[in-house]
Amino acid sequence: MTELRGPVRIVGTGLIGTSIGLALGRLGVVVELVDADPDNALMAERIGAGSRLVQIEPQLVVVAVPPDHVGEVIVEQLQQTDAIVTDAASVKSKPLHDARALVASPEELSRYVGSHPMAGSERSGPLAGRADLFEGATWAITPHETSEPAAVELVRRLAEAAGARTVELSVADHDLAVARVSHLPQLMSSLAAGTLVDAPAAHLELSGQGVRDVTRIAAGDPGLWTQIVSANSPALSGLLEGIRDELDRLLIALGKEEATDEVTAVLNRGVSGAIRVPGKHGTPHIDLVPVLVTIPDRPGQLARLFADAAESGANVEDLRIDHSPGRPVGEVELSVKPASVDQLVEVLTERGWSVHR
Ligand SMILES: NC(=O)C1=CN([C@@H]2O[C@H](COP(=O)(O)OP(=O)(O)OC[C@H]3O[C@@H](n4cnc5c(N)ncnc54)[C@H](O)[C@@H]3O)[C@@H](O)[C@H]2O)C=CC1
Ligand SMILES: O=C(O)C(=O)Cc1ccc(O)cc1
Repeated sequence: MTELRGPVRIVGTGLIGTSIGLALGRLGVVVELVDADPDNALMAERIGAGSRLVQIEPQLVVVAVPPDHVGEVIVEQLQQTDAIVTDAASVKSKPLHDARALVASPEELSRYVGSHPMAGSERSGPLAGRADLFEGATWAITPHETSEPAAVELVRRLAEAAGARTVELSVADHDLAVARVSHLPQLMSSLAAGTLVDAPAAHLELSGQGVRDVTRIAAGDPGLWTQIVSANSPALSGLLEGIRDELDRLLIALGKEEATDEVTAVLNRGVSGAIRVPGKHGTPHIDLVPVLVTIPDRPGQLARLFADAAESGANVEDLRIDHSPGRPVGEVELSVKPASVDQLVEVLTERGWSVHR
């Protein structure tokens, strides 16, 4: 059995590297921090993700640098250490391709296995790091032809130590899958957010949760995303062509006097796709019911609301907080399973909360 003993060397102490360091630190695993930018390594050390100087040879190296540099860092680490090496890049073909070009024989990559934690954020750098970033997330492991089983096993241990659930798939399959579930959504979010650049302030003032949901990931680092999108361009081009065809059909329909059927068809397809997205823990999507509660914008109100919600026996599956512009109140949306709604609304109303369904 391959145990994760450490030390674990993390090369690239930005959002992902720092988050892995923080997660491993909680378990007492020794973490070494390396970054081309000394300020980032120092910052990651200061927030407790590991140490810049570890005298013991690493058992595992995690390469968490931007995709264009991953291949060269993997080979460097394989050559400098006897450790198992993995990476966290959002694409898997390019790092493997780049690494292969730098070694004399494929066997030199046997201690390497690619991986990809399917969690992150639109923020980057060590200060965005969080110990719980990967809790409940999926972590893809992508062995290649010469990856040794012990390497696959150790990377599985790493993902599990960070609280993630692992899925093993081929490099090519991984890139097709993330084109659909990550890279296309990123581009759609950027396109939607881009239309707001010239929007009048008076229009933006009407923004609600919908536009915030759709544009959140558009704030991601354009430098990183340019590398991701270019590295996965074949898979993405096919999906984008499909969207272009749908847009053309929609535009033609909107040009007609009565376009309702075509519009409804697009919206219905969206509903069917959205319900196929699994919940965070890999569980099937369940329909949750939002219950809206208006709360005074004062300390302690949220704690009181949660205590009352717990008393009703409802499990809050999701939570969203919105502030009403110009009013000293907040809107809290508690999402619960359909079976819990009536009881939750009754108990909260009884206790004086202003509740809307
Ligand atoms: N941002 C996200 O939400 C996710 C990103 N990833 C992947 O994780 C990797 C890291 O991404 P982030 O942490 O978001 O980026 P980041 O920009 O927060 O951090 C990258 C770090 O790598 C360092 N670096 C760059 N080149 C280096 C080199 N040659 N040697 C050593 N250090 C170097 C930078 O100084 C920086 O500290 C990328 O490959 C990305 O595709 C994976 C899952 C989620
Ligand atoms: O912010 C989010 O919700 C993300 O989905 C972040 C993310 C970005 C890049 C990845 O390769 C994986 C996850």
